[in-house]
Amino acid sequence: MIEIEFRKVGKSFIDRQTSQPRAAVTNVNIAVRSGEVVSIIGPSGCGKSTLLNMGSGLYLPTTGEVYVGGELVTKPVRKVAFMLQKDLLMPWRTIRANVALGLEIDGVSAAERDKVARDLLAKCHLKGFEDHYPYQLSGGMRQRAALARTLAVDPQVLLLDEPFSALDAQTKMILQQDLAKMLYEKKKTALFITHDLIEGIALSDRLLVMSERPGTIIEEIEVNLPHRDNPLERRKLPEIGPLAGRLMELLKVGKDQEAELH
Ligand SMILES: Nc1ncnc2c1ncn2[C@@H]1O[C@H](COP(=O)(O)OP(=O)(O)OP(=O)(O)O)[C@@H](O)[C@H]1O
Repeated sequence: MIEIEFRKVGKSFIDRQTSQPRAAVTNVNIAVRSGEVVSIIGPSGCGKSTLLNMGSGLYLPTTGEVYVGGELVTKPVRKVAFMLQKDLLMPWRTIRANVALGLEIDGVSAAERDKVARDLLAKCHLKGFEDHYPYQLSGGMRQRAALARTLAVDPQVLLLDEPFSALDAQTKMILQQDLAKMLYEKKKTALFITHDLIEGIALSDRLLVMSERPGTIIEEIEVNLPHRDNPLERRKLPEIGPLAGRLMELLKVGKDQEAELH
């Protein structure tokens, strides 16, 4: 089953300088199967976040349609959860209360949401920190708590907008491992934005490469490697190098700098 679908999607915003509509993305076609993890990679400003915002129903397309779970998206979608680079934890709540927030809004009983929050925090390696406040945790621990909060409402679809980009390299690899395991075990569908080519390859079934603004998908690459549930192992495979090379070519990494040097 197709869980997330973009059909000929375009989105324009009013340009501040000209006061005219200007396309951010154009003619985007994406189909993500249930349980699949797909990464979107593209130059800065090509419209990656705009696509996720349309996937969640926060923005509506200017042209084309977006479907989640087979239903046309016309307003914010409940079965979708977002995770961003900023953890957006509420500083006045303990991390247990932060993780339980979505369930509280859904009217789940205090005992049940406490159980879910504690279980998820344990899975995210935060056992013993349940009653700490966000300011008492490191950046990596706060992102773990944000991951637990994202999973607490048991969304079918996760939209992940560079969730680990502010973390140091080693913390990032450990969080990628936790995320990959949970996505795989719970058969979640995810659309993941990253600037980190190896992260995209390590976590995904498929990669979508975008052009510069107005962004459109210029290439689709099946990763076709083992260990989607174990990115630490996948990172060691020899096939990673050529795949990263192909992405660098598509993104013209190094080309501008070369031109500047000559
Ligand atoms: N609400 C908005 N109003 C006006 N312009 C917007 C709005 N949201 C995004 N844009 C513009 O649309 C373009 C695409 O933005 P978007 O944030 O989706 O790109 P991105 O690929 O996620 O960028 P980055 O990789 O730098 O995070 C940018 O030029 C941005 O300025």
